[in-house]
Amino acid sequence: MLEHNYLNAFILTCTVVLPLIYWYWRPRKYPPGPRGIPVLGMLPFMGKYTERKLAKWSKTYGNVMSLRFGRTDVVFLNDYGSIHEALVNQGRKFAGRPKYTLPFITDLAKGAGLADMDYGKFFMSQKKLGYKALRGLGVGRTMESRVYEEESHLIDAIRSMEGKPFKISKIIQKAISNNILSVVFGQRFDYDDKHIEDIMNRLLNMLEDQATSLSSRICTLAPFLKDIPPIVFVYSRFKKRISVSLDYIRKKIYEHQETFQKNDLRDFIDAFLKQSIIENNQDFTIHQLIFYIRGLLVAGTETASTTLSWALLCLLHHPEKQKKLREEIMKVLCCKERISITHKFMMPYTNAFIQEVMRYRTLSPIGVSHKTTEDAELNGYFIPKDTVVATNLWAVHNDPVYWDEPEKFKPERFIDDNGEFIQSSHVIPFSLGIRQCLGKQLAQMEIFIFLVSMIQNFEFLPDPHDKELPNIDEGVNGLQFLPYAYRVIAKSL
Ligand code: HEM
Repeated sequence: MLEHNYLNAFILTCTVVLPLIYWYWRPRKYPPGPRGIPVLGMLPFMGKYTERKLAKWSKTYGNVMSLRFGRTDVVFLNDYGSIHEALVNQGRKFAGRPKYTLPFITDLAKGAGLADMDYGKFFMSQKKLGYKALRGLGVGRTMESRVYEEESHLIDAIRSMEGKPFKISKIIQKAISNNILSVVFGQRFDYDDKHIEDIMNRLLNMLEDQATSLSSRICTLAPFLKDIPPIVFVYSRFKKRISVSLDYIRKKIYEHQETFQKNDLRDFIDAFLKQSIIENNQDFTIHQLIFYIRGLLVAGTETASTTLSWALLCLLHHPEKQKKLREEIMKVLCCKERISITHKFMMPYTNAFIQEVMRYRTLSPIGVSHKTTEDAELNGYFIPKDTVVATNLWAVHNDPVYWDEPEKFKPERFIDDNGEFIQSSHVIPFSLGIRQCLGKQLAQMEIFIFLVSMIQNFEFLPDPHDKELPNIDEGVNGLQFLPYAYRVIAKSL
């Protein structure tokens, strides 16, 4: 009888007590947080707007908190202070990338590319290469010249729609993608080129298709779900779609190899090929180049074009701000002068408007996950090596400590008493530190040039056939926060 009791106690300990201890155990001084339910952890409780839930929970657990998903603990940073301390002051310790940053892509890329690559010497040299190519250093043309050329095509395409309601986000997307296509392949494409449209759609599908985007986001937190229905079906559909685009990139690389001249670099591909000769490093593979390009095309297209779509939706919701923006632009450009980046310093309201759009509609609400490269201490908590760390950029942009009525769209908050623009260090849509956005300068330039030129040339009105504008507080929230589709009428000025 006694033996029987011991056996029962042993079985109970093995099947219930030990798993529960394992489930609830954390290292000493580990950031606090709710544990959720066994196996899934907090996954079922995240909701559509994860960032808003996190900001709410941080009031109970603190700005540095942890949540468990499956077998993975994720540390979330929910305020500017902790994000700055981690990504800037202790930059190297927080500069890693977890294996499953964007799980569907990670499986195919196997650590290649840039955004997915873990921190190290090769990552640093690849990022430097990207910065140089984007600035136009040694690759034929400067970035500015490519953006100016595209601006006139964008205006012509919008003018051709005159009078008819249309989805402006599609045209903006083509203009923005041409900037990065031009850097990478050395050429722009006509807006009605169906082949490149298909190639880009297949790449962007991950962000735009709600099922793919949501499934991938879930797998970032719980990678094991990738092999389980229904996510496994979404994943195989994704793989099929993207392979066509990856083959196209491969073909472009082969064409470049055939015509490559090391003293006449035309674009990013040439810059990569030359660097591979200089460094003579076996990490410079075609596979690395394909996934680097894939990342540039995706990150370089959807981000800036979505920001411009939010900007126009804000203007439709606030016609008085559209008027004010145009008044400033017309004053500086005297109606006919062509916009250039040097005008930026003469347009305080335009700068304030753009900064407020980026704060108000945070494009990447919980950023891209990082990983600690060694044991770290943050705000008195211990964070072991290889911990996944996510930054709640939305919480920074909505923190009442910095913002009066953060839920309201008020560009005026960035204008001082002398009418000058206030550049805020607390608006951080591009993140901070070693892993901050590679395309920050390019994005800021194209958003400024395209927005000013559109407002100079057109008055934007809502489509009169639509009952109402999409609710600006809501949107598609996956890997990025996108506005719901809307149409405009562009009246030539
Ligand atoms: C409004 C426009 C944009 C926003 C808000 C934005 C935002 C971000 C954010 C939040 C990250 C993650 C940073 C981190 O890990 O902490 C990132 C990374 C990155 N972005 Fe952007 N981005 C924009 C435009 C662009 C453009 C135009 C490019 C094209 C070149 C680009 C290329 C990249 C790349 C390659 C990375 C990975 C950097 C790394 O892992 O070190 N982005 N971006």
